[in-house]
Amino acid sequence: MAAQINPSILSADFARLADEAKAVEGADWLHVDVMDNHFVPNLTLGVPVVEALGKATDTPLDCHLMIEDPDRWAPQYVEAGAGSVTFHVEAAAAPVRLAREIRAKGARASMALKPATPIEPYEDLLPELDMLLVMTVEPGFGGQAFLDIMLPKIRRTRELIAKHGLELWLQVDGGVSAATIERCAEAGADVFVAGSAVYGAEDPAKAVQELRALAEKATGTTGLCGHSATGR
Ligand SMILES: O=C(CO)[C@@H](O)[C@H](O)COP(=O)(O)O
Ligand SMILES: [Co+2]
Repeated sequence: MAAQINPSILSADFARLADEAKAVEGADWLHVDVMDNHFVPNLTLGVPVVEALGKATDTPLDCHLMIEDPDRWAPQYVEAGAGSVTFHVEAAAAPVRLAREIRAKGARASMALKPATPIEPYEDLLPELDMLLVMTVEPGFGGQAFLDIMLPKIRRTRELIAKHGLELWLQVDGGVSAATIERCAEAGADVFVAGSAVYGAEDPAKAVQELRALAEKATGTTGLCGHSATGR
């Protein structure tokens, strides 16, 4: 499928969130980093802001929950209008039950792995998911350097997705820029979160197009992974 570029609102001006969301309306999804100051040492926004953002833009919301107890809170983000909800496996008490609940409520279910969390123990969970997020920085802050030691994990995850014949998107998040996106795409990622590389650019909408072009050039084609570019 075509590479998807999801600008992270974390790097936007929080005093002008609606305008910042509109500034990237050519993007595939708007990535919304929810942090609770417990799972990660940073605090951002919650359900009411997600609800307001959903009304401010036509771009679907990709909510990345860096919070404790996602089993309790994730369904509320679906109700608030998120089209995709990502929980961290390190924080979830019952990931399969949670993924099923997110799907049943009508959103795409996604699971994230911190850099030190391997994919192999979760191979059997993959059919329960619409997307797997491999973090390429330690979660908590935008603007960090890309961890290229995550590339083998991206490759391995893509292999497991292929082995099971799944239509699962593979997202990377953290330090994704014009300097790193091609390596991520070559390793098998097809959904790219970019915060500082988009909102730090003079023209954020143009930055989205440029990142997408680089990712697609790296894989040589659209439709490489043979799965749908639309929602579930
Ligand atoms: O989830 C996170 C950080 O924890 C990310 O979504 C960042 O917001 C990405 O920002 P950049 O690394 O692209 O600046
Ligand atoms: Co994120």
